[in-house]
Amino acid sequence: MTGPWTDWDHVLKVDPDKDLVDGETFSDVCRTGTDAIEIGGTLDVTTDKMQRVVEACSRYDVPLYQEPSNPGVVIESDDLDGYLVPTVFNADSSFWVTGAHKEWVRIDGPLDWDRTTTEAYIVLNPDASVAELTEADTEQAADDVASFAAVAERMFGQEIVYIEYSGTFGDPEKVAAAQDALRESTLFYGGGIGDYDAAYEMGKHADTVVVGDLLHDEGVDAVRETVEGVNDAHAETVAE
Ligand SMILES: CC(C)=CCC/C(C)=C/CC/C(C)=C/CC/C(C)=C/COP(=O)(O)OP(=O)(O)O
Ligand SMILES: O=P(O)(O)OC[C@@H](O)CO
Ligand SMILES: [Mg+2]
Repeated sequence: MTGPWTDWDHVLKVDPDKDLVDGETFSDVCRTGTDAIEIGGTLDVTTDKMQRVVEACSRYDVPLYQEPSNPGVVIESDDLDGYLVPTVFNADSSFWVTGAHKEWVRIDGPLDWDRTTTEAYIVLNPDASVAELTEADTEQAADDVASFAAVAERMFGQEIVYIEYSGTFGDPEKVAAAQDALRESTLFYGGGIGDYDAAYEMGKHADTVVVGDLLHDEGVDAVRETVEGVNDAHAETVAE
């Protein structure tokens, strides 16, 4: 398990359907100190909107990944480092686990397999669009979350396990439980990271902290603080 994400402390998720803060540019976005940019959102994403963000970020050094919410928004671009494709482990329907993926391969395959990796999502905020869309069973105790994480890694070989609280700050105990259950997979945490302290707290448990709405709501300076928060947490964890 040697994907570049094993070195990522922080990921910035840009929603192509949302604006940047007034006066900020993608040049600013690419210079927040984040380790990678994921481009994706659940609602109202189109290939045109995707393309615009990829083009705007392509001149900078930061790795760029598309996170498609359905096969219809996937774009082919040499500017992308790859595709991080969700599979929702606690979705109600198998469509969001393997069905959409099967359709993608049937229609567009063979894929660019070397640049395509799945993220094993465990969706825990019932109010998020992603939970509503996938009808995720978000009532999961810490031991359920830990068990999903172990299943994702040991049975399904997932390199990335993603605890998703999109829109709200999650339960650090559940993130810690997932981390305890994992041996090698990279644990992503995303949801409600709004400042240094929140990033620091989740950085104590997750390998990679994902920041989304903050970019669109508060801007790049606020994002830069979250980069510092997770980096400090990780520096201390290594020293301990
Ligand atoms: C097979 C392909 C190419 C795609 C299917 C991939 C799957 C299973 C998607 C289902 C889960 C999903 C919609 C993921 C999108 C990424 C995500 C969670 C973005 C955050 O979304 P929200 O923050 O909930 O939505 P908005 O910000 O758009 O309201
Ligand atoms: O937008 P926020 O709440 O930061 O969540 C980030 C990410 O996990 C969404 O998929
Ligand atoms: Mg969102």
